[in-house]
Amino acid sequence: MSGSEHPKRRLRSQDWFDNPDHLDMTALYLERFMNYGTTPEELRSGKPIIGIAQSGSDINPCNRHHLDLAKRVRDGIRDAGGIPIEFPSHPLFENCKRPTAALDRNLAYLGLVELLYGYPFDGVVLTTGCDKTTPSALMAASTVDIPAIVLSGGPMLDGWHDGELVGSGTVIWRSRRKYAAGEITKEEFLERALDSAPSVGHCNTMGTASTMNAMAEALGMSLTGCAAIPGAYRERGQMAYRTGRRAVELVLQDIKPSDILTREAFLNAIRVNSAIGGSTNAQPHLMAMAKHAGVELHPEDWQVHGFDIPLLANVQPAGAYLGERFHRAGGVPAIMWELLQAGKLNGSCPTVTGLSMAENLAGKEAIDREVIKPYGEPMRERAGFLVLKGNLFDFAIMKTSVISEGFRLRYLNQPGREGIFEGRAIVFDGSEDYHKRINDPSLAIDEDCILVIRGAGPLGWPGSAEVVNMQPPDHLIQRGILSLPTIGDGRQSGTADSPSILNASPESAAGGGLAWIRNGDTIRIDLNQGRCDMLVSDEEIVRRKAEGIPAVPADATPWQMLYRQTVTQLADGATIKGAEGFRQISKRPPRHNH
Ligand SMILES: CC(C)(O)[C@@H](O)C(=O)O
Repeated sequence: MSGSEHPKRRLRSQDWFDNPDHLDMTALYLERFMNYGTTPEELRSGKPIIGIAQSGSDINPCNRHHLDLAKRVRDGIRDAGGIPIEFPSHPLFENCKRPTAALDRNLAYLGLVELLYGYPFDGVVLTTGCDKTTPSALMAASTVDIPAIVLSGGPMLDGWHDGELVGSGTVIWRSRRKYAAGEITKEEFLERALDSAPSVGHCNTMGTASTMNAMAEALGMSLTGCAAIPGAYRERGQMAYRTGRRAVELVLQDIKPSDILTREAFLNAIRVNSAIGGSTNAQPHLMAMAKHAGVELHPEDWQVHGFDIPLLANVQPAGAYLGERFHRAGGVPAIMWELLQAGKLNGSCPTVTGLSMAENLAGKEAIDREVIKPYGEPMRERAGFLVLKGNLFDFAIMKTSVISEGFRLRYLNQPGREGIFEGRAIVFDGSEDYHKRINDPSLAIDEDCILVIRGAGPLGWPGSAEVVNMQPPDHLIQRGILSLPTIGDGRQSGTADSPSILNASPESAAGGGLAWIRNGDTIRIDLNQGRCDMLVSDEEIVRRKAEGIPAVPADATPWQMLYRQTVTQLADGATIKGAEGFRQISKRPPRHNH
């Protein structure tokens, strides 16, 4: 339906710009927009006012090209009869923000809620890219619940080094192993990493950025095919234009996030995450988005709905290729098409296109079977996340699509003990401790050890850091042992190919079981039973509790203090306690400001 066919209704923005009961306020609201040439006629025309939540800036390089794309968004908004108003959102630069960008996701969420609620927006284009720009934007869109649509920035072009594909992040984790093995020099290490970033865009691997943009598309919150278009392709600008147009139509048709973000949409997203070999960071972010959307998502949903789904995308870190090939092969719609044919996707979910997901996917079969596999001939069967619990934590996940054959054989396929592994715990308090001691000979780390890191969760870090994919000591790498089992209350990069046990909740700093483990304890991992336990008696655990929770750094900024006072655990999405109680707040107009 085109915008002009739809009946007119009074818009939210008219409460600011065309309010006969508050002429003085309308005058105050209108006059300063004139400063950049906007006319009162436009603002009082009753045309939808569409915000463009601009996530690009010099300190958000993955999203920086949105500064240009916004021009095409504006064109689309204007052509569809709307008025664009662009504003900055809080930057989230994953690779650079210390102590971690995770700390800022809730800050960006809070900021965007205030902007969308407190200013005269009828709808919003959410520009996304780097990892947390997507969940923070969708969390805010749900809280406010005005018509919203995601415009992904897209991945960088494929990276090449010496004729070899080098993908964001993944090349760094692989190069540091090569460096530890003495196979490459320091300079080569840097060159390989720098060559992985050849253009505008976010990570070109199926890291957290590509994953979260795929999640937005799987949820029905972006136009079909939006997520995977590389940032530098002309199609990206065309997608920006179409997204701007569609934002206006969404307002005229009054289609809001609450119409789209249902439990079924979230279960679709979980399934898509397994099929793309997506990031483990999708777990807390989808949980957070669901909470703000008022949808009940359970930590077990990852295993119940996601584990049995096969890996279909041959994209790093679980596969071989990068973003350009994935897009050309058909991208997210081709993955969803496979799931739909296999009866593993709910096709009736509504989407921002105004059509159902199944209607969006018609004719979207993959065109490159080297990169997107048929459901019946996957890269790997049963490739979702395992959900584990035990006396070390109540919840943690393990990404099975990245378990290498060597790791599987050594740790998980011992005859008669398939899926069961016992090892000696080597415990690190934060990553400084890990870096200081991992090569310490007195720890005598061998292939029967399990590396444990704590103090890396939302409270401990603070913010929760991507540090659980710990590399074995150099002497093991030199012997060809490239990964040990690892466990932690932090996260790991979506670009990592480590079979870690992650996002353990409750974390050590909250008094979770990881606080009570000691160096040398035996840990038993039983994937068949979904358990992970330290083989330590209850009495001994009680005795250790008297020693107190391992120390974590003090608050360094005011936000760190507020964050720690309010944050939930990773199992619950690391959201702000109580914030999920604020929903659809645009139904209650804010008070005037004078
Ligand atoms: C590569 C990064 C920074 O670790 C992140 O973007 C991810 O994929 O998780």
